[in-house]
Amino acid sequence: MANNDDQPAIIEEKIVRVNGEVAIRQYSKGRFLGKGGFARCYEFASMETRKLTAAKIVPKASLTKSRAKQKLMTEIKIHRSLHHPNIVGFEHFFEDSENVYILLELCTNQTMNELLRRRKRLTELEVQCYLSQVISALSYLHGHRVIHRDLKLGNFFLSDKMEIKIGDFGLATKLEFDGEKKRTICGTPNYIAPEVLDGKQGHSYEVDIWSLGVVAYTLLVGKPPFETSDVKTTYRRIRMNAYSFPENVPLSEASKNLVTRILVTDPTKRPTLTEILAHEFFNQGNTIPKTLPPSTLACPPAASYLRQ
Ligand SMILES: CC[C@@H]1C(=O)N(C)c2cncnc2N1C1CCCC1
Repeated sequence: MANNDDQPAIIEEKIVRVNGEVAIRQYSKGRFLGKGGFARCYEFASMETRKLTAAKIVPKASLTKSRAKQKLMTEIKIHRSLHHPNIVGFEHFFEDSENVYILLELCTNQTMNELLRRRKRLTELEVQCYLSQVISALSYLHGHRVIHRDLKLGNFFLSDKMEIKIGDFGLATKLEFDGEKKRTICGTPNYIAPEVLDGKQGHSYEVDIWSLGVVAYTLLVGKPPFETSDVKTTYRRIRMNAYSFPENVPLSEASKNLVTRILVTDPTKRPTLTEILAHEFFNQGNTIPKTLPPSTLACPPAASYLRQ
């Protein structure tokens, strides 16, 4: 249902020019895309440019506590500063009396969550291809002192060309100086690193490397390494580093070795992104031509996935 709530189908943005002139920019609200936190998300079309975006509509009523407002402003400040082919494009944001509107790059093939649900698990060549796009985006983020802190399949959006676009910077943080350690993390990140759970020595970029290891395991095996039916048990398994590769899944030694090298409790012992890309897993037999940057390569379409 395109418009299943009481909001109008045309959204107006009031623009006050520097010379005091008032202009109105109109958007037509289309297909309901789903809920994301407090936001209801819709496909938007600019009436002026016809450009399609994915709009996060955040009711101001949900921002009464200053923390929620501050978190949203931080998310916008960080996301709008980022420009990379494997990071969701930040188009525009504005507010009216009721809501804050965040217009983002539309990704018509949902997220890696849905893809994995259909496929059960991916081939090692696909994992190489998708992971190299994530690593390309991560090295851009870390190069700009941004830690995402909530990397998970549900935040890996897929464009119409099946390129990965990392989204949802709701838990991201920007370090002000090299060596800075972050202490608190709010929200419920899915693939939380042990040092965040432990909370003693603070955390940094290595938490994203840990999540990358969890993502790699999940794509190769079909389910997350520490998943249990109860959060407390999952957290205990993370702290104990208690995971294994199921016998019934045929995995190359290289892929198991890569995951094992990344999922280490001590953050200082985890490989850097450069070391990960140099790992045998990315350079074994059926390799993607090194000449092309990963982001220009759409991953080999898996016939079964394309068969809806
Ligand atoms: C707009 C929110 C979110 C998103 O961040 N992007 C980039 C996105 C881009 N394209 C489609 N959907 C997107 N979503 C979905 C909407 C419902 C839950 C997550």
